[in-house]
Amino acid sequence: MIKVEHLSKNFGNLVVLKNVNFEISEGEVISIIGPSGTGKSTLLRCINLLERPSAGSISIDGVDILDSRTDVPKIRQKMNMVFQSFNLFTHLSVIENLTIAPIKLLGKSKKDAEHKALNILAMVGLAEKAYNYPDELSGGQKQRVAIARCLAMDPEIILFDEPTSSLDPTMVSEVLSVIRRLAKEGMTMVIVTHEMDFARDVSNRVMYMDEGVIYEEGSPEQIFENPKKEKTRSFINRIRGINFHIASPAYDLCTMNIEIDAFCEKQILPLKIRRNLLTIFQNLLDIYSPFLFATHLDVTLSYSEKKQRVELVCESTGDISDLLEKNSLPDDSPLSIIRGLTQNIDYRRGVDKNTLTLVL
Ligand SMILES: Nc1ncnc2c1ncn2[C@@H]1O[C@H](COP(=O)(O)OP(=O)(O)OP(=O)(O)O)[C@@H](O)[C@H]1O
Repeated sequence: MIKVEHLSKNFGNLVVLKNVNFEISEGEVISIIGPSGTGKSTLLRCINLLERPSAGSISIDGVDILDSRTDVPKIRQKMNMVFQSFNLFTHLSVIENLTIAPIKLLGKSKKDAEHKALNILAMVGLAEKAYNYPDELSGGQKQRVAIARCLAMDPEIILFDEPTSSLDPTMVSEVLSVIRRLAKEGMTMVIVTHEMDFARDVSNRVMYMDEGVIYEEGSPEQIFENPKKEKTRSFINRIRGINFHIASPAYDLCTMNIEIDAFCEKQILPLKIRRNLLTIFQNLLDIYSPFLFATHLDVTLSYSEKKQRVELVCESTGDISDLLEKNSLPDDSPLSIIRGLTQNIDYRRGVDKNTLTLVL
């Protein structure tokens, strides 16, 4: 149905997509997951012709959509997109949002378009909001209207660009349940999402993107339970953990300790590990403190059930000397204390990022 071959996209010197290749068949639900800034949204925007690829080809049912003779509105009708920020017309009522394109682009009568719009609104649970304006709706309701507007065009494929990212957590499930229902009905969908549980249970196939390429793809079981490649594994482990972004020496250790405690409780980690983690964290911050005026520190704490191990990954920016190079230190120095409580420590200096990994 969709075939993407050797797709690349640059923004000036920034290479965002590098030789991306994949095919999607009718009825498939594909989730695209991966770290921020790896080109997931750009990939969807290229498929929907909102961005012009720098190289490669995209075809739908054998038709090359990058050909200059392509009827772009027709392609967008066939392959409609739902955005993170809803993109509703705020000056139009809900029902007008749903009927404007079918009337103007598909040539439907107002009566037919409204009849269909009301049916779709009932399907997404918003029939009683048909004559309200978007500003009178909650975020979750706005996103359901955006999905309904998409459906009003009878698309064959729907592209979702992080449909729940701008929603209050309480509203995420109402939107996901509409997408789940579409999946059950056999709609072909490509979903960029940070909702891992959702990606896992709604998709037939998961693509893990990293640094502009589809680094690994497979069934949800394979990607989430048994990823084959290192970066996928570390991403999956990381998302099972918690992250602290520390941007100044005035960090709130108390709150961090409470979160670490809650994490340990959730993962049912032994009390000893809990205590060791808190000690390690305190000493790590002592080590990094002198640098925190000039650098940022991201600490990710994760637990891999399979390997039965806790991992702390500290990523810092800026030029920090090798934190592990001092070999002879007093026993009570922060580094000695950390060494005594960990199985393994590794420090890597990169061009724009330094990574310290501790395994307990
Ligand atoms: N129009 C643009 N002009 C310049 N750079 C852009 C443009 N759109 C995206 N980028 C850059 O391309 C890179 C990939 O962005 P993209 O939004 O595709 O990533 P993503 O994987 O979807 O990230 P996230 O999960 O945070 O949404 C980023 O570095 C971003 O700043």
